[in-house]
Amino acid sequence: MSETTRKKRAIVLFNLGGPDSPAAVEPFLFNLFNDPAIISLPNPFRFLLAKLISRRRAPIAREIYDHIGGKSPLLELTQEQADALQTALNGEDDGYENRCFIAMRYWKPFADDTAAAVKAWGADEQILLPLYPQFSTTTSGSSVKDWKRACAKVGLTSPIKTACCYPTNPGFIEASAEMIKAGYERALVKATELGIDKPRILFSAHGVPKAVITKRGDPYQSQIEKTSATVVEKMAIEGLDWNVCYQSRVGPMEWIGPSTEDEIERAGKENKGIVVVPIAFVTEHSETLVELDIEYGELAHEKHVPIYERVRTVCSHPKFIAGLVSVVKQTQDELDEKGPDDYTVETRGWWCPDEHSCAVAKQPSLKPAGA
Ligand SMILES: C=CC1=C(C)c2cc3[nH]c(cc4nc(cc5[nH]c(cc1n2)c(C)c5CCC(=O)O)C(CCC(=O)O)=C4C)c(C)c3C=C
Ligand SMILES: [Fe+2]
Ligand SMILES: [Fe+2]
Repeated sequence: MSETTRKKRAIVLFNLGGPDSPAAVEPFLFNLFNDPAIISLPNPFRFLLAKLISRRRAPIAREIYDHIGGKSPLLELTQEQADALQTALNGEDDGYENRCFIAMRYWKPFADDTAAAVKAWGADEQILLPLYPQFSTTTSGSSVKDWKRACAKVGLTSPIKTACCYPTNPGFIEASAEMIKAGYERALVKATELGIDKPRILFSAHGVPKAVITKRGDPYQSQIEKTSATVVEKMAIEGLDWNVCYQSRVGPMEWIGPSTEDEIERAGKENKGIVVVPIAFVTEHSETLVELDIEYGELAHEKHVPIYERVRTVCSHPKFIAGLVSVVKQTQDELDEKGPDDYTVETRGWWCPDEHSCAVAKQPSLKPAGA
């Protein structure tokens, strides 16, 4: 098909964003804590609390980012994913000219600027693709809501269809299983040398406050469990020892568990090697490169964990990119069959908005936390 007859399809990739300099740390944190999806207080209370928490946390966060050159690598790595996805989609010859755009939630490029760029390009359709395989109101839900606000602000009116979540997408699962298997085998060699038990796989996901699951009804935790169980099934290793745990707790509220710290301590007591897998992230950033590699690595050493192996995130693994292509196609089919998104957070609530994956989301918890 010629360039002129192909429809222009914008694929908008969402991620959280990260500071691009030490000076950006405090305003980035303010944007995060001022989001009603993170702190659900009315204003002016949320604004004031966000000012207070971001000022207090900024020195700690700056120290975290100091370990990785004072900034987050999230945007560069997301750009690589966007480029790989755009190339793969434009190789499909399905009547679309695709362009991938990035909108970060709490730092640049913000939704307002990206929505203006999508409008200037003249997109006929928009597919929203959160770079979070599992749906949480605190991540994908917040980004989608903010995107629709930005579209209204800049007058971007082309039809939108949202890919809410893809916790068991075959490409994502295959890329993860391949990388985890390689990490597990490295740890197994060390375990054999040390004459100890086989290692345990710890699927470590970013935590959320318990109320986000129990009161708001986020499918996030059950989708994390579903992803982990599907990866384990794909790895097909008999008698594999694995568990799901949650990292990155901040603030005084009760968060979902077990915590990754507690699981590291338990492994130390049992003289078990561990293979740590960041299963809710598809890109490297401070929570993998600093929290997992440095902070939890040191904790593992302190707690006498005999082996600590960290598996990298899928980033631009060709199988993951192929998985994202299939998510775009599935979302396009839904757009063609059912029409564009016809809901807002106000009309549909916070719940994961599409029926397809909610069938997964509504399954009961497969492995109770801490079991
Ligand atoms: C699945 C992904 C994520 C969920 C769920 C999530 C929830 C969540 N996060 C905070 C607080 C912070 N998150 C921070 C950084 C950060 N978080 C994620 C992902 C999820 N967050 C990413 C990708 C990043 C960016 C890391 C980077 O390198 O830029 C931070 C800042 C860092 C720090 O100070 O520790 C905070 C704070 C809450 C409160 C929350 C759920 C309510
Ligand atoms: Fe976070
Ligand atoms: Fe869903």
